[in-house]
Amino acid sequence: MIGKRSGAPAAHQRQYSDNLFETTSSSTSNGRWLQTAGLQHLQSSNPASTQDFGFYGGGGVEGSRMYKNPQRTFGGGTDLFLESPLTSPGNSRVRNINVGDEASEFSPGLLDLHSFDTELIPEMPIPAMVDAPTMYRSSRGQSFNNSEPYYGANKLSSKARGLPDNSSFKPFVPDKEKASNVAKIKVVVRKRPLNKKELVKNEEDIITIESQMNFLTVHETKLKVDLTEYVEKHEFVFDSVLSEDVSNDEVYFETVEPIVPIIFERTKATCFAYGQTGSGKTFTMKPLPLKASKDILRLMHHTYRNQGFQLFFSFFEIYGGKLYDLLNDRKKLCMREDGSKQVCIVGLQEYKVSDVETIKELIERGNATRSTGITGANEESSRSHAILQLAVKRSADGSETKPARVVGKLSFIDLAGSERGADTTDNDKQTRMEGAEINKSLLALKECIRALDNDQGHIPFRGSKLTEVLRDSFVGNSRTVMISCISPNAGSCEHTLNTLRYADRVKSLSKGSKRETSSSTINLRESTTMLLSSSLPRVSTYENDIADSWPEQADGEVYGASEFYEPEKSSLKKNMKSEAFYATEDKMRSFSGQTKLKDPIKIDYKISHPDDDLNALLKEEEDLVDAHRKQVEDTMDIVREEMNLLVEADQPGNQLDDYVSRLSAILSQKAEGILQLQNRLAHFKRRLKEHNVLVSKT
Ligand SMILES: Nc1ncnc2c1ncn2[C@@H]1O[C@H](COP(=O)(O)OP(=O)(O)OP(=O)(O)O)[C@@H](O)[C@H]1O
Repeated sequence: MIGKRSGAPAAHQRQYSDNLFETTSSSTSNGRWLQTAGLQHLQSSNPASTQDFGFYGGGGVEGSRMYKNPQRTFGGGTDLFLESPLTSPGNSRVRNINVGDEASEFSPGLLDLHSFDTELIPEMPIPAMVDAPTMYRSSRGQSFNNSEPYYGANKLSSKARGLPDNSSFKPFVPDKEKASNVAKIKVVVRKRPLNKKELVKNEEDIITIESQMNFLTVHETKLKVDLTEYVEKHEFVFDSVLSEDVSNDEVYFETVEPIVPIIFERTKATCFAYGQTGSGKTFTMKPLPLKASKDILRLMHHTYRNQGFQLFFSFFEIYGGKLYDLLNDRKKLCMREDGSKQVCIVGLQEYKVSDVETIKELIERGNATRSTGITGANEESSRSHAILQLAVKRSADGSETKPARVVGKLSFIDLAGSERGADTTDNDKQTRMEGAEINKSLLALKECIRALDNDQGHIPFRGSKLTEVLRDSFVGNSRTVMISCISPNAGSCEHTLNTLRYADRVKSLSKGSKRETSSSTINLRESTTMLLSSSLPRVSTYENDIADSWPEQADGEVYGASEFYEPEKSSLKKNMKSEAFYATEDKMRSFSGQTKLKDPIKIDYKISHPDDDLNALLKEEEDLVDAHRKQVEDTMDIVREEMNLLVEADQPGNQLDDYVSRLSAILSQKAEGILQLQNRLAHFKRRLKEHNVLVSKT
């Protein structure tokens, strides 16, 4: 079911890595390149300009420079660091856009197996910056309020300031102190409006949002045993909750804009969208890179002008665990790790860009080449993870004579849909395998984010290609923005809850959120139940607390991985052929042993605390959450390994379904252990509530 989005341009076959020393006329070669890339207008607008559209290694008027880098070698030898020519008089004004007066450049290059491309430039003094407020005052014709905080502005700020929604102008006040205030992980939820199909079907919107409070409620309709309907409310608090009437501009202001300035300060940042198919990930992600590029270029051309910053663009996808260059005819790419564990994507075309139009065209070209398929929920569903990277580079001293190194990088990831494979209308083998791969990488991503935010020594990057590729965006000085996209209709309730739980896990286990917790009760998510008929709140008992609060979370967390499978097919066959299966059987056995709970958790619902000390309670709760997390992480490790084996062992006659149902059975056992922990946790929640009531009374 894989196809290409319509309008994929003809591939250009030029291999820029070939013959790096050739000295052909760049005007000819680049003209040809521009034509094949569908960008001939750039060439024709000013013949002189094409001279400098040199690629790495191509000759130009000034000539591409070939740098010998004595400090850094790869593979034991001395590397030749090839650099595209920097701005030259010849290529100015190719395109007259509002980002600045700099020359327009468009130089495809090669991100080679060279750590300069992945390792951040060492810290260096940056000359005094141009005063941003002064600059913007004149260019926008608007007054600039110096005291107005740029960072942490809430989503209403742009309106409050009287800026139009689509305003691309926002004040930049790069400031190290403020930059460090940008949360390491920010979780934003965006709800899309009901679509036509859902409206025709008269589907109910089950999500209510209190934007000011960043508070969201899912109203889930359930049936009691006596078939009476009731509504269960699931409440969530996130860093930001965006309702269906929020524009893409506001999404940008809330998510990416705050992290743009800090990529000039040796930071790698990642923004990704997560959610069920059709929930609006692509819709949300698509405009962000262009908006970010505008802001980056504005900073380069004004705030940091004449400081030698350059912007590089690359766009690739991960499909079925393999990497493909979206700007080079889906050329298969190879990922390598160098001696210092820097991940390099060999062969990836990286384009030096300096104007918005060029970036726009590159984005369109990449999007047109992306793998898509059809799922039940979306006719043009992304079946790959698309990764668009904007790298800001600069030479150590800001001069043009030295090789540029990465100062910071902004990665945008449009993840494939997180829906279950079982939901796809074409549940054929390919779709299932795509789903397995997608699930595997999404789990791995979550694990990495959590490990990262908890400052765990070991970050499990090797869990998937996605996390391996993103490794350098996660280590060191990094920032991550997760946008969870949710569908509002009742039919998507289960997926919506899963997405919100994924987001909640990413956020709630972070130190940041613990620090931020101002009210211990508000961040404790609760499910409350309401009878539809009477609209009266159901009397909440302790038993209800246990039953209502957590089991669904277990589903989301524990069965998340197995959801993709079809557990109903349970007949086990013993004649599994592949070695992978034998190996797995052993592992399963040992794993099953583990889940028999060698140290079963004793549940003592009558635990008494001599003093109702809040700290003691919190500590206990924290320990339980840790234990819970450990259990889940163990499970995820197993699932990941099993999925690897599953993919490897995918040969005809391997009885995949049987294997899958065995895996599901193991996961169910694991879930039991987790349920016990959850019950204890529910108990502590109740105690905490009582404590809070007591405190509020006194
Ligand atoms: N906030 C929104 N406002 C208006 N329309 C939206 C919004 N979000 C999504 N849509 C529309 O819903 C449809 C599905 O959105 P989109 O393709 O972005 O989903 P997706 O999550 O990327 O799906 P997949 O994972 O299958 O690629 C599109 O037609 C899109 O235009």
